Amino acid sequence: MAGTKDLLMLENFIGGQFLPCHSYIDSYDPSTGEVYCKVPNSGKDEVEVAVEAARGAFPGWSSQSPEKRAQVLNRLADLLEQSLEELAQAESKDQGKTLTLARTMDIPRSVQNFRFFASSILHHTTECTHMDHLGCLHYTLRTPVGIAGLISPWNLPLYLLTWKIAPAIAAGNTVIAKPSELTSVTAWMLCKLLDKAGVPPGVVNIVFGTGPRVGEALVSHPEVPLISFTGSQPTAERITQLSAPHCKKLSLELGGKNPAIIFEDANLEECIPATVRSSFANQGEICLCTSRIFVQKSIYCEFLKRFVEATRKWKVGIPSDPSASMGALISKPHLEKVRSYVKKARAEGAQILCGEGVDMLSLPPKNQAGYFMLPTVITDIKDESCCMKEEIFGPVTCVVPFESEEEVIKRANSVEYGLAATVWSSNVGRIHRVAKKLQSGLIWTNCWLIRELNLPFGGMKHSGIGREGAKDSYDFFTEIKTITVKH
Ligand SMILES: NC(=O)C1=CN([C@@H]2O[C@H](COP(=O)(O)OP(=O)(O)OC[C@H]3O[C@@H](n4cnc5c(N)ncnc54)[C@H](O)[C@@H]3O)[C@@H](O)[C@H]2O)C=CC1
Ligand SMILES: N/C(=C\C=C\C(=O)O)C(=O)O
Repeated sequence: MAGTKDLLMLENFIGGQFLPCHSYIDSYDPSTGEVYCKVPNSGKDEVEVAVEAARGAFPGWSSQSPEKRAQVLNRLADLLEQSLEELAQAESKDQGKTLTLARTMDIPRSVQNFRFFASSILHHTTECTHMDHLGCLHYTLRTPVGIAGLISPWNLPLYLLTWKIAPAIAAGNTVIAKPSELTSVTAWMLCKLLDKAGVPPGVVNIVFGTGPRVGEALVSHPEVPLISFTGSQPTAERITQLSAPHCKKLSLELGGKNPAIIFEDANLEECIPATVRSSFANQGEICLCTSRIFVQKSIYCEFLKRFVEATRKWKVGIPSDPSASMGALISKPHLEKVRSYVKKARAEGAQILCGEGVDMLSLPPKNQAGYFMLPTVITDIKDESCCMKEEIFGPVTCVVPFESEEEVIKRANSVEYGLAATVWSSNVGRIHRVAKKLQSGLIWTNCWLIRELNLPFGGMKHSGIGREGAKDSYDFFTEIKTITVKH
């Protein structure tokens, strides 16, 4: 292929084999804006081959014991852990995030995902009741669904792909996964470890390509009864439309417009660094990131001053820079989308206290075409502004004052999303009271992103349908039956 001599060429992984594709998509290094990889531009034909492989592998894999499947998942976790550095380097180059974050969050969590579900699959229980007067015993039984369709996004590529693959295969399903075309490399690297881990051919199949082309072929395939999706609401709507005629099980993990609520009795020494991190981690490209900060009026000025100071220390740098807190955004279109929100805020008369259009960003010459943006803090903005209502999914956060608990709960709940929130106060009664009233699926109090994988993860309202976690993912990736035995 012309001009591809130095490029990383990915291939689909189907039936335990790497298969070339008829055409390819350019994939960019976000820190330089240069094409460095070619991703298969798969379509219906590739999905058909993957379905055949997944169908063929299902009887053998689903009949393995949970213990046997757990052994395979643990071996895969070990192999991933042994390749941590290589995977971290690849993830950072592919997604634009700092190498430090890939090393300390993305890849370790990918390892944990396999170990966690290898353990949890051994501990599920079912239900049983007795009708002695009728001589009947009733019990429930869970069995794997079949071929699971998994579609994952570009912000936490391996972390979220494995968060779906692990529970799906632990429960005995076979899978066809489609990572984002923007970040396909670590999924491709995962495929290289499957055989050595003892994953039989056809159990895990990965088809690369765009959403509309290969994603829709997967979503609308009649032999794929289940779709687990993480990404944007518009795409979730499309997936819902396409899957409806087939009555498929859907898990939709979507976006957020997550509030941080900071009361006057908050510990600002802890709250400020944590809220800088929750606003700008991974370039603000995490569905759980804070993008609305409500500060009680009595401490608003002090908070704002210290928060802007701390934000200016959140260093934007090339991803390999160990001192960088933030790398490049995922793509040029996404960078322009995020920048457009700051422009709209400025046009509405809001104040941009730091970042985009205020401070200077200096980068080495070879990175000046990269998709970099400074962490940006907006104030004097109305709740009705698009910056306070819509998911920006970038390093932009808005800070506004509030007076009362009742007021801030109403304002925090006044958006379409309901995914995550943080509440900062030293009054434990208030913490519980506010958490109960917030329309969010996840509420962290006096902390952020401490993850308990055993408990439900997900949001309400336009943040999605369904939950993920030990029991929630098991329930999603299995069908339940109630069996009655008359004796
Ligand atoms: N909540 C979250 O975790 C994420 C939210 N987003 C939001 O979505 C916006 C757009 O980002 P995208 O990467 O375009 O998200 P997206 O939702 O379009 O992509 C997510 C995944 O869905 C696939 N996909 C896209 N269209 C599809 C279709 N018609 N059928 C089947 N699969 C399809 C993509 O190829 C990718 O694998 C972002 O600016 C951000 O606001 C993006 C990524 C993650
Ligand atoms: N779904 C997302 C993050 C999940 C984090 C976790 O499970 O710990 C996202 O950013 O889209």
